[in-house]
Parts: sequence; structure tokens; C-alpha cells
Amino acid sequence: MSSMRLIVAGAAGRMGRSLVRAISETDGVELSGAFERPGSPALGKDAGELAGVGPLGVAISDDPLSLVVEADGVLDFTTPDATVALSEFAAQGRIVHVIGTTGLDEPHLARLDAAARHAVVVRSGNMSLGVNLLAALVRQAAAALGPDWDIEVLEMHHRAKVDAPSGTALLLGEAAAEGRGISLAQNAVRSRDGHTGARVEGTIGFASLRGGSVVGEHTVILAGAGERVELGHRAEDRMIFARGAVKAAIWGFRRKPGHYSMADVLGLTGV
Ligand SMILES: NC(=O)C1=CN([C@@H]2O[C@H](COP(=O)(O)OP(=O)(O)OC[C@H]3O[C@@H](n4cnc5c(N)ncnc54)[C@H](OP(=O)(O)O)[C@@H]3O)[C@@H](O)[C@H]2O)C=CC1
Ligand SMILES: O=C(O)C1=N[C@H](C(=O)O)C[C@H](O)C1
Repeated sequence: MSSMRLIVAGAAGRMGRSLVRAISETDGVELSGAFERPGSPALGKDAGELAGVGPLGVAISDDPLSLVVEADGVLDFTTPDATVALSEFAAQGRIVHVIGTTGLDEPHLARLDAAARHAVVVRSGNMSLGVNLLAALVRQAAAALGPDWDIEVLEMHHRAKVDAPSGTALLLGEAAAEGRGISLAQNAVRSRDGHTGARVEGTIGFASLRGGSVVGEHTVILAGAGERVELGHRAEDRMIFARGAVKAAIWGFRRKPGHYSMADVLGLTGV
């Protein structure tokens, strides 16, 4: 049987290079293309050499559409605008679009929903098994503990991260809100500064730290009167996300179009 042909978007980026590595070490998939934004200094370079796995004979292009027509899936950890533009090409090509990009707002998500009528979109703020398991545990803890237990989500990432709260923090906040049976949008407190007044019961708070080379750390704190439960995850290597993304692409191959999550891929939706 022939391999699943995968493209990597943003192939010169931190995650792009990890994705090329993950593809090169996975049976049943092959790198059929790699691209960067027009003007990128990476254009023309070999994607395998950039990723440190040796030459793969795939030069970095700036023409995603010509790659999509020859591919079965695209792995995309770029920027919200790049992801939305790519979703239209993925829909035209009816291929699998695995989206790790974070910082998407409601208008971006609406466009991804439209693309998912034709493409298999698998999107998650975190593609690791550990974080998706953590989300299931947070949902259960939030359901078991009453609203007098305050929920706060703390995250730390490297100094180059551009969005806050992280996609993972929001995913964990959503899990807590689901457990509580409330809407995160209506109960999130995404930052605090100055004379904020006392904490409002039932809200879910977020705090973001940035510094150094931290790959990604998340703690969900459930604070009761006189005791605290802390559930957390520490990412030590970007390969956990890259391997998850490759797994998602394989899972999505020949599936019916739709907007899926990593919990669907991992069979964690009912947990
Ligand atoms: N869901 C998950 O499991 C994870 C998600 N992420 C998310 O992935 C995203 C990328 O993170 P990271 O790899 O650290 O970021 P980087 O900035 O290192 O990589 C992004 C790459 O995308 C490129 N790019 C920008 N615009 C385009 C475009 N129009 N077409 C093609 N390529 C483009 C950038 O190029 P240039 O620098 O030249 O602009 C860069 O090379 C972030 O949103 C991050 O939060 C990260 C890790 C895990
Ligand atoms: O930008 C990153 O690096 C990461 N982004 C994702 C997020 O926003 O949660 C996932 C991971 O934590 C690393």
C-alpha cells in the first residue's frame, strides 16, 4: 500500500522542523512537500536538512496550493491567518488538515468550520496524549467538586510564544467549564491587574508566564477552603506534539469531512 503523502506548513519553524522529523521516523507516511511564507529565508532549502534528519529531497516552497493537489494531508502549526488561508486550499483538495496553531478567534474558527464541510480538520491546542488525558481528568475533577472550589489555570512557555493564554490553557479551561456545566466564554477571567475586587465565585481564571526555553507547562489548580488539588503536565520535548499530529493525520485519512479534536483521535471523548 502506498504511503500517506503529508505536507508541512511553516516547515522552518520550531514545530515545523519537529513535524518533518516525526514524519521521517513514522512508517506509512512520507513528506511530499514543505512550505513557508513568501520571502522566508528558508525557501529552497531541503526540509530534512533544516530538521536535522539529513536531505529528504523536499525543497521548501512558497506555493501551498501546488503542494496540496499532490498530497493527502497537511500538518499546520503556523499563525491564525496562515491557517485560515490554508484551510481553503485543504478544502479544495479534500485532504486532511491537522491544525496545531493557537490564538485563533471566533471569526477564524467560523472559517475553519466552513472548510470542514469538505476537508477532514483535526484541531487541538495540544496534540500530546498527556494533555488530552489531563483534560479528561480536569473535567471529572471540576464535575466532582462544587462551585465553591475555585479553578485557576497557570501556564508557562518559552520567551518566543506570541499568544496568551496558551491554546492548552484554554483547552483545559474548556474541560473545567464542561465539568461544571457552564460556558467558559461567560466565566473566564483571562487577566488581572490593579484593583480587581474579590474573586467572583464560579469563574475560571488564567495566568500566563513567559521565559527562557520552556516547551510548555500547565497546572490546573482547584482551590477549596483549607485545601488545594493541582493537576498538571510538563512538556519536555516538542516531539510529543509532532508525533500526535502525525497520528491525527493517519487517523483522519479517508474519514468523512468534519471538524474533529485530538480527543476524537485518542478515543478520549467520553472519558
Ligand atoms: N497544538 C499543539 O500541540 C502545539 C501548538 N503550537 C502552536 O503552533 C504554532 C507555531 O509554533 P512554533 O512552531 O513555536 O512557532 P514558529 O514561529 O517557530 O513557527 C511558525 C512557522 O510558520 C511560518 N509561517 C508564518 N506565516 C506563514 C505562512 N503564511 N505560510 C507558511 N508558513 C508561515 C513562520 O515563518 P516566519 O517565522 O518566517 O514568520 C514560522 O517558520 C503556535 O500557534 C503555537 O502555539 C506549538 C506547539 C504545540
Ligand atoms: O507555542 C508553543 O510553544 C506551544 N503552544 C501550544 C499552546 O498554546 O498551548 C502547545 C504547547 O503548550 C506549546
